[in-house]
Amino acid sequence: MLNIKNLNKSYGKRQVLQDLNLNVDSGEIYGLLGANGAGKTTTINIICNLLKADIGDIKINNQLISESTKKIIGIAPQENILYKTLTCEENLQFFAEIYGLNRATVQKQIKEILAAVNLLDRAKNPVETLSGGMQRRLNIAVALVHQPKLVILDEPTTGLDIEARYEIWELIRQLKHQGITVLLTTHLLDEAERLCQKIGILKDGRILVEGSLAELRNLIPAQEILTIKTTQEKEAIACVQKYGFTHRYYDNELAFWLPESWDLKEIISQFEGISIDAISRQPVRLEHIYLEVTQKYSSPKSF
Ligand SMILES: Nc1ncnc2c1ncn2[C@@H]1O[C@H](COP(=O)(O)OP(=O)(O)OP(=O)(O)O)[C@@H](O)[C@H]1O
Repeated sequence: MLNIKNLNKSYGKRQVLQDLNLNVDSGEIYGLLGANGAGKTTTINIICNLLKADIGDIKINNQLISESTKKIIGIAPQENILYKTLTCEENLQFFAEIYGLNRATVQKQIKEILAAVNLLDRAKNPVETLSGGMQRRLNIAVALVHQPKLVILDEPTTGLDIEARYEIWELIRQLKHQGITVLLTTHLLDEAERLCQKIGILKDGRILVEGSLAELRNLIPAQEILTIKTTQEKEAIACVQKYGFTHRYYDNELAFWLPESWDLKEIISQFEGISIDAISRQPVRLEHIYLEVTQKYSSPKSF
């Protein structure tokens, strides 16, 4: 559906995209992850033909991007693009007209879109009277008004509470259900984990890895992550050295990659003589993969 090849972009002397390759298949939700300044918005602006790349090819449905591919794409930018004094319905009418859609014919469609984003009962309310979560949903509705095949959502849930986030996640799942392809940028790793069939991790303008969650999990050869709290970290590391467990610090806590599922008793027995305050195990999460790929985990301490 969307194929990006060797995309390069500089602002003056600063190169912000470097040979970026990215492939989104039709009907999937693709999560583009990256820290602030990684190049997500720049990539989106180039896909939407709002910004020119220096080098590189972008194809949507095998068509090079141009003014005409804009019709296939709907974008919900990071900052809401809504007119606060206009009602929900008026906002959608306004954007429909920008896309050259006829006001009379679009009326029924606007109702359907408002129903899809759960704002039908707010159709006549000015945007300024809606909650932050409702405004975000309307911002997504704007992206849907011309019935695009690819919807780009730039950090759709940033700053929202968990309930508002759940509503947007459900809406994104509905889009997929309708056969719409979604490209989503997010800082929230659990959001990507829950929603996305494919994930690309962007750092300094390059895609470091791309694949399904299962494929990315293979990057960490562990069944589980074992976290322990102890004042005897050095000794704890030495205890399991014979098994070759890799150790890491996640959020300042000592953790080990367990290559296979171990019985808890068996694990505890390995740390005999060590005073352990707490021990927990969890599956390998996107968080661990992200930190590994971007090399952002705290370095193993040297004692
Ligand atoms: N118009 C511009 N002129 C100069 N530099 C820019 C411009 N727009 C973006 N940049 C720089 O390009 C880099 C990538 O920015 P971009 O906004 O694409 O990142 P991002 O991944 O979307 O970040 P965020 O998550 O903070 O939105 C940053 O270093 C940014 O400062």
